[in-house]
Amino acid sequence: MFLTLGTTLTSGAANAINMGREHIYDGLMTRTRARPVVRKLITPNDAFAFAGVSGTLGVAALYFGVNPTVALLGGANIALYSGLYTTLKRRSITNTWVGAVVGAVPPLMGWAASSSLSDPGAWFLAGLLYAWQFPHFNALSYSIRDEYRRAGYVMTAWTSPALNARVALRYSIAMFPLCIGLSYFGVTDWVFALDSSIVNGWLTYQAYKFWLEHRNSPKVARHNGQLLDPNYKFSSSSSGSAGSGGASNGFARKLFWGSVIHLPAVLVLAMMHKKGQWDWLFGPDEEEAF
Ligand SMILES: CC(C)=CCC/C(C)=C/CC/C(C)=C/COP(=O)(O)OP(=O)(O)O
Repeated sequence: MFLTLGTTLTSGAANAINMGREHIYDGLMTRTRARPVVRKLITPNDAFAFAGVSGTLGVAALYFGVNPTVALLGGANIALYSGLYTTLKRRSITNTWVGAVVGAVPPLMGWAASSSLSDPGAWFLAGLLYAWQFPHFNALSYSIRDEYRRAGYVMTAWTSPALNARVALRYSIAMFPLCIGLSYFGVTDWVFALDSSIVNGWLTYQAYKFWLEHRNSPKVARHNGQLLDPNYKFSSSSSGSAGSGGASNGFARKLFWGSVIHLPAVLVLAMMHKKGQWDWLFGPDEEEAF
């Protein structure tokens, strides 16, 4: 209970600081313009005050109700998200790699609540959450790349659509060995290695189509968002057929929705195939029985 409460409160704090810091740019994007600070329902200082209370209560709940390691991870993740990641979003495409670490920390917190982080299984689980964010976010940000660019966010989706698609494909493929690693290190049984590969294969196929569509797209800007060709013509809308990569959003949308289905599917399979889950029915492995 304290783990869920503390993680929710620390996550709420991180999001509140992010919204307090980005309200001007959030107002420039369709996806984020309905947020409370943008609509002036609350001020940025209200958001920061909320974050202070929520973050303090969250870290305290994790420290006293769970353990100091989990509290440290929760507190550090607030700083990583609302400090480093939020700042980098407007400076460099490396923001996405930092943001992926933020998304990978909650499973580590869950693991550290009951087991040691020296178990490789913890890192394979966090690695899975890290990797998943690339097909998910790169597909999402490609569909709305012009909004990101106009709001001043330096995202691979518009600076280099080819790299954006390549990275999405690369991390989709990485999810095969990450899932197999969960079987190898005894987090799940070996059936998970098989059925997770079917789901990973499906996502990788979507990522492959996305990559095929964009692999020859020109690089538009440097990593810091500086335009390589000042006369480069951007599309006037963020949807439809013409964009920074000169291609439609068809495969980006498919990959995005594929990733939305993929993560719960893989996690449900991992729970179903948790090591020892079916021992009551089939009995323990012979090796373990002796
Ligand atoms: C325990 C703890 C502190 C957990 C933190 C969980 C958390 C906030 C994960 C967010 C991961 C992430 C990079 C989201 C994108 O943010 P964005 O800024 O790109 O999203 P936006 O464009 O919607 O603002």
